[in-house]
Amino acid sequence: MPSRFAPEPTLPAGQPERLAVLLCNLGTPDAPTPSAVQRYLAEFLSDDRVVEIPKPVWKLILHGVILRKRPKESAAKYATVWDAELGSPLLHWTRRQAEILQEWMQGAGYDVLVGFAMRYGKPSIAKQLDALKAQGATRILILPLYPQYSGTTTASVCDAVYDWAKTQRHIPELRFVHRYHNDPGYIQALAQRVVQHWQAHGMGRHLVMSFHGVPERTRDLGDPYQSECLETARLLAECLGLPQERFTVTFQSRFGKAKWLEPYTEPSLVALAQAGIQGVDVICPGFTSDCLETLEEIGQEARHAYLQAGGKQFHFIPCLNDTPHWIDALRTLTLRHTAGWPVQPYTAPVQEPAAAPEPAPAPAAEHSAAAETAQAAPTAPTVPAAPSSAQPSTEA
Ligand SMILES: C=CC1=C(C)c2cc3[nH]c(cc4nc(cc5[nH]c(cc1n2)c(C)c5CCC(=O)O)C(CCC(=O)O)=C4C)c(C)c3C=C
Ligand SMILES: [Fe+2]
Ligand SMILES: [Fe+2]
Repeated sequence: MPSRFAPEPTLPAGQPERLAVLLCNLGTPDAPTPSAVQRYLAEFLSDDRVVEIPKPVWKLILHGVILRKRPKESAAKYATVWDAELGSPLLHWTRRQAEILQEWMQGAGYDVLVGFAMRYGKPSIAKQLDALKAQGATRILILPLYPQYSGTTTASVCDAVYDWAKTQRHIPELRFVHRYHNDPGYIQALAQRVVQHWQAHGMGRHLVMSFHGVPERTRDLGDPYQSECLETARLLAECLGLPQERFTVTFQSRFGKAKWLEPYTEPSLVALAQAGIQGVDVICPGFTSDCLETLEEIGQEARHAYLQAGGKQFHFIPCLNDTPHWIDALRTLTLRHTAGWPVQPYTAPVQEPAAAPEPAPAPAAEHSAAAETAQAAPTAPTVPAAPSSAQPSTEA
C-alpha cells in the first residue's frame, strides 16, 4: 500500500545530529515577463495570509481583474531592476547571504548547513527542506528574512514549513525565528549602512525610513508588524543620534483600495519637498535585500515624485544585502536561536590521506550564547558610531 509520507532511508540508530539554517525570503518571478509574473502573483496572492478577503469573492477579483492587468504592468517594472546575468535582485542577494553565512559558519568552526528558500516561486521551502534533509540535517532553524513579524509574511513561512512537515515520516527538529526588529546586530548593521552612506555622499536634511505596508485592518486584528517597525525606527534613530524632527517613518507598496498603514511614503516625500526640505536620504529597514519594492518603487518612482515636487537631492540608501555587519547579525541570530542544539565541529574535507589525526577545531560539541561571543567573524565589524554632529551637508 503506498504511504502518504515521502520515502525515507532507514537509518541505523546513533546517526549524528546535523544542524541547518534555512533563510526564507518572500519570492520573486522566474523572469521579468508577464507570464512569469502572472504565475508568481497567482501563487502569492492566493495565500490567505496575504489577502484576507473571503475566498470566493477574492478568487473572482484575483482571476477576473488583477491577474489580467497587473502582470504586464509589474513585469515592465521588474525589467528595470533585473540584472542580465544575476536575474532578480531579491534572489541574488538572498543567495549571497546564504553563501556568505555558510562560509562564516565554517570559518568559525561550526558544521552548519545554510540554505535559502522562497515562500513563493523558486526555490520553494519544501524543496529546500528536502535538500537539507537529504544532506543529513536533523535540526533545522527557520530564519525568515523579515525582521518585523507579520502574519502576512512570517506566519506564511511557518505555514509552508508545517505543510512540508505534514508530508514527512521522520521530521527534523524545527525552530523558528519570529522577529529581530530590535536585535542589536540588525540595528547596528542598519546604522552602519546609513553612516557609510553619509560619509560617502554627505548627510541629507532628513532621513525617511520606509517600510512595506499592510492593510490597517491587519493591524486592527492584532498584527504586531506596525509597532515592530516603529520600534526598529526608534532604535535606528537613537543609534544614529537623530532627533525626532530629522526623520520620518513611512509605509510603502499599498495594494488595492483599502486603507493601509500611514503615512504613505510617496506623499510624505512630496510633503517634505513642498515644506522646503531639499535633501532626503531614504532607507528601507524592513527589506533585508534590495528588490522591486526598494529599487523601483523607492529608487525610481518615489525619487521622481520628490524631485517633481521641488526636492533637490534624493539619496536611496541600499538595503543590507551582503554587508559584513548584516551577515554577522545573521550569524549571531543563528547561534543564539540554535543554542543548546549540539553541533559537530567543522573539519575541512581532507585532500590526501592524513598522516595523523588533526585535533578538531573549536567549538566543543555543545555551543551556547556565551560561546558565540568568543567566536570572531572573519571580518570583525566595529560598532557603528553615530556621526559626531547631526548637521546636514551643504548640499541640502
Ligand atoms: C496584496 C497584499 C500584500 C501584502 C499584505 C504584502 C505584504 C508584504 N510584502 C513584503 C515584501 C515584499 N513584497 C514584494 C512585492 C509585492 N508585494 C505585493 C503585495 C503585498 N505585500 C505584491 C503584489 C508584490 C509584487 C510586485 C507588484 O506587483 O507590485 C517584494 C518584492 C519581490 C521582488 O520580486 O522583488 C517584497 C520583498 C513585506 C515585508 C510585507 C509585509 C510586512
Ligand atoms: Fe509585498
Ligand atoms: Fe511596489
